[in-house]
Amino acid sequence: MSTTAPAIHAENLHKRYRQTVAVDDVSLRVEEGEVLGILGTNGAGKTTTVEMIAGLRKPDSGRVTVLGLDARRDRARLRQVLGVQLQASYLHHALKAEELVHMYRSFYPDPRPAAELLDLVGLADQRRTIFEKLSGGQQQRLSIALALAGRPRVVILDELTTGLDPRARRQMWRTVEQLRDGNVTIVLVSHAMEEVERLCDRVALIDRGRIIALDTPAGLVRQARAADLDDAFVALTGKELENTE
Ligand SMILES: Nc1ncnc2c1ncn2[C@@H]1O[C@H](COP(=O)(O)OP(=O)(O)OP(=O)(O)O)[C@@H](O)[C@H]1O
Repeated sequence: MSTTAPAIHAENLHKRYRQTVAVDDVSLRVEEGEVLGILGTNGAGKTTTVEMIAGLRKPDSGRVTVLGLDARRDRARLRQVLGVQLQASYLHHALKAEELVHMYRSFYPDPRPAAELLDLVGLADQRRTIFEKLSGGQQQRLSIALALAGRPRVVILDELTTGLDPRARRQMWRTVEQLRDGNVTIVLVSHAMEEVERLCDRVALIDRGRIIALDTPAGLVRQARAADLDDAFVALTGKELENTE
């Protein structure tokens, strides 16, 4: 194990919603520059986990630090180094794409240029379109651009490419690869095995709120004595991974 401080350190996270235990003792270390995938069936606890890592949801118990900042106590400083792909529904629907980009850029001291952000996600031609007139995939791509506005050192992407067409998906993968080349730490919640195998250094399998395996994609396949990551997922969780693309 590395002796330097991890980019993300989650310790013993628990979260319950009334009767539902959503996250049950999750601990994770993500090293700087690493791409960690989180795979699990619907309702496994992936979003709740990454929301707690981002400081957006308070754990019942446990603690998260990101680049040494406490995810709850140091939220203002955390915002400056962390980019989160938010659900599109949180965004102001009457603003144009470029207005949303300008608004997000204004939160940071040294933001990426607006044109670069729009180009990065292939939305230069839609810059004057108001958010609610963008297609679902375009809205999702815009939310990724907004997550990158402040040149974050850590990025959380919750379902990066779900619902995107193949061309847009490959474009998002190239964007993640560029971030990885720039030593950005990335947590990627995904349902797509191809995406995880291509982009992730390690993968956490989450089932019923617990991490049941955490290894490289090849390591998971070996651990499960499986033919590929799809089979490994079934062998380790006893479940099929539903394809929501
Ligand atoms: N705000 C909430 N109130 C009550 N229950 C919730 C809430 N958010 C999530 N849950 C429940 O907690 C469990 C974990 O949900 P979570 O969204 O973290 O899972 P997920 O792995 O991200 O699922 P999906 O792949 O469907 O997005 C589920 O049983 C879900 O129904």
